[in-house]
Amino acid sequence: MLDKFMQAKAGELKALRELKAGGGTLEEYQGPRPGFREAVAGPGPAIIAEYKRSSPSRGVINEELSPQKAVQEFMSGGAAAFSVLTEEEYFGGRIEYLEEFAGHGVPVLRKDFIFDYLQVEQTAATPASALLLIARVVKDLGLLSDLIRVSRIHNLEPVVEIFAPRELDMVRQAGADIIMVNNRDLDRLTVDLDMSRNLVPQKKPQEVWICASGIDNSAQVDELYGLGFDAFLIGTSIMSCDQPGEKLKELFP
Ligand SMILES: O=P(O)(O)OC[C@@H](O)[C@@H](O)c1c[nH]c2ccccc12
Repeated sequence: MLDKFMQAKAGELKALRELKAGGGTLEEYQGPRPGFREAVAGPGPAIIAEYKRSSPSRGVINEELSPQKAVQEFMSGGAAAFSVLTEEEYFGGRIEYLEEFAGHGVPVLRKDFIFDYLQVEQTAATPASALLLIARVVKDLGLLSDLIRVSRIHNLEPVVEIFAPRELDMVRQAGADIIMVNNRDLDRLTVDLDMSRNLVPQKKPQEVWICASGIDNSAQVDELYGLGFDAFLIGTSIMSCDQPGEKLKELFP
């Protein structure tokens, strides 16, 4: 599955390269980017509410909920940050959604498959505060370090996703300080919260850790917050119900 996700970015990357080669530029967004790390670092468990219209494991989740309505719902549910899927083919996302979620004083994380500097520049042209880098996608330590550095130069906070214990060392060496543990195997799409349970004892005090995928009840949040996670990223369980705000209140009473 991972290869397919990366292949799906080929067209967009080609267009970005052509734009650059033709002397075109990506104008950097100059407006405010509310701090992502600051918003999710606590106190208390922070909610990162995700706008995900479809997914490869579920197919269409919700195409009725508009970005505007989602903003209202997520804010009423107490979201500290928004995560917005911009990947088009498998997740029904659009890069334009970032603009719709920005401007509410809540930081926005761009969720996509990013492995090239041009995609970082492309993100810098949007009002996103943060962008996702996935260890399994970037793989190379040198490249990951550079993408982290370039993101910061553009005032974007890199959130680095890990899925296996051995990836933790690599992302730390690359300079990551916001670490997301994905409970979903991006290749097979199976979810196992043990991934989070097993990794979190290694968290260092200066790091912010986010637990992502498969969270749909408050007992899970309680347990994993107790184990040390700072924030929880919730997508499917809020997107698949009529009132995401109410669902968030249930998850974070
Ligand atoms: O819908 P869930 O089970 O709440 O999971 C959300 C989130 O973890 C998931 O969307 C995600 C985590 N990492 C990613 C990387 C790419 C695409 C999507 C993701």
